[in-house]
Amino acid sequence: MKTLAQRIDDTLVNVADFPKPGVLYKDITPLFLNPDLSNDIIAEFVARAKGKIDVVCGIESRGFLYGIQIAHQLGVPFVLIRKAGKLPPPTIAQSYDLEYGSATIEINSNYIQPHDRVMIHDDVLATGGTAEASARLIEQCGAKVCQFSFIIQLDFLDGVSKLKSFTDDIVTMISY
Ligand SMILES: Nc1ncnc2c1ncn2[C@@H]1O[C@H](COP(=O)(O)O)[C@@H](O)[C@H]1O
Ligand SMILES: O=P(O)(O)OP(=O)(O)O
Repeated sequence: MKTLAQRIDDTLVNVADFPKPGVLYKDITPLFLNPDLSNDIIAEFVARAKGKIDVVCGIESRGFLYGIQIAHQLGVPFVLIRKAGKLPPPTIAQSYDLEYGSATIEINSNYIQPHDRVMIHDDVLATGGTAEASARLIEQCGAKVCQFSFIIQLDFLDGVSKLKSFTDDIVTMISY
């Protein structure tokens, strides 16, 4: 019987040179064509988070897809982290560097309470810049990041090194 990681690897699609030359894009959308696999992935995330998390924050947009299901199966709220200008006020913002230029993400500051134990969820951990900026947003709210969760981790980009100061609890379904 195949492991969950093997089933994910068999299902996702690698797209060379997308969205720009040199990037091997991990297209996770085929996972959503398979309800049994998706349910097993969500169940694994839920099992790894049970009892540890008060709020799940999903990063736009692919972090929303399993993120909201993980949150609601845990019985906790789901909060959106979005690119700048998409959320109505009150918001707080955090900017971070990209390979070329910078980006800003935002969260509704009313939806995270001080001392909440927060999971940050996204589809792919690459350089870690997006997840790190998300964690800084949570800290601005006075809450604590207790777990990061990703479907895929790209080991060669060492995103984990940017996240370890927040928590050692970094859950990934498959690493490359
Ligand atoms: N290789 C990739 N395939 C799909 N999506 C990717 C890939 N690399 C990055 N992403 C997206 O970008 C952010 C994470 O990037 P960081 O460098 O870790 O900030 C994540 O939301 C992915 O959807
Ligand atoms: O494709 P998305 O919206 O998941 O975001 P990103 O720009 O991080 O790939």
